[in-house]
Amino acid sequence: MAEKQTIVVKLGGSLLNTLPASFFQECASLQKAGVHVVIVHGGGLRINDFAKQLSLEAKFVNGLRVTDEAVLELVEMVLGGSINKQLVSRLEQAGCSAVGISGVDRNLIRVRQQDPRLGFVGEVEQVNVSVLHELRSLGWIPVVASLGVDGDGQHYNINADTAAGAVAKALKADCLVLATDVPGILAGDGLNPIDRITPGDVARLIDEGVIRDGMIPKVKAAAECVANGVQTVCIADGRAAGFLAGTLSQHDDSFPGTKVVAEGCEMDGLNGDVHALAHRAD
Ligand SMILES: Nc1ncnc2c1ncn2[C@@H]1O[C@H](COP(=O)(O)OP(=O)(O)O)[C@@H](O)[C@H]1O
Ligand SMILES: CC(=O)N[C@@H](CCC(=O)OP(=O)(O)O)C(=O)O
Repeated sequence: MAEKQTIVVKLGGSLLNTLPASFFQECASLQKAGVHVVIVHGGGLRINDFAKQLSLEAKFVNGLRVTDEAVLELVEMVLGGSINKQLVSRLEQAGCSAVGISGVDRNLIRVRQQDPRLGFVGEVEQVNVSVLHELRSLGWIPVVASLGVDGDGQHYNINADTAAGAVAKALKADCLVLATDVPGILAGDGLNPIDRITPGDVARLIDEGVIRDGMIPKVKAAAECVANGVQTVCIADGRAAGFLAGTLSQHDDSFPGTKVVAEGCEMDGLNGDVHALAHRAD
């Protein structure tokens, strides 16, 4: 059963300097256990840093970067370049076979323009999962930069949470982990992480202004995946040592973050297959 299991892990740009070495070792253990591991990454903070140096404006609408031609070139350089290759190197050092690609490579992520006012921001139309299956058959973990391409070969910037959600949904993944720099979705007090949340709660918390900014694309991707058969979706504290095993564990108290579950599952135990997956990774 574990051979068929699939986990998609999204790494936020907020984490790139703080990801613990244990994360890469956990990926190696999962890969060794026959789990299909796919990594999707962002890099918003680093794009902002370079934009500042180049005097390019960093402008966002509803959390999405307004992306003109110059900004797109920068986004492609940063996401597809140094960030992607650093992650590949760290995985290789931990004993994984990893290959860095972007959603442009082999037309992995086909998009259309989301809204002309946002410029080159892509809305995902299709994920070519055969590319990911081929890489898996070679024993390689794909590390995917959140870019996409349309039918005319035009490249687009995609929010990395949205890209990861689309990949998880298309792969019918068992688990999507959105790793970031906070201990999950924080309640109204801004201090305490919520253990479990349903898509209905998500809509309410966005309306109430509790979930804001970069957390919005995460919870939207999470809700979309939960509604489309991804069994476990977690917003996890990627700074915590061993967070991946904690995410996969059946015991909520060992998990640093928030699990997004279908309506009516707020109190249920976690899915047994996911527990088995965690067990195989030990
Ligand atoms: N309710 C909330 N709980 C936790 N974080 C939130 C919440 N609302 C907004 N945020 C913000 O979302 C950020 C995570 O999104 P983002 O900065 O895009 O991270 P990443 O680079 O990991 O994708 C947090 O650092 C926090 O500032
Ligand atoms: C369209 C859009 O906003 N794209 C994002 C892509 C990177 C990203 O999402 O990075 P994080 O995961 O670190 O937030 C951007 O340009 O910042």
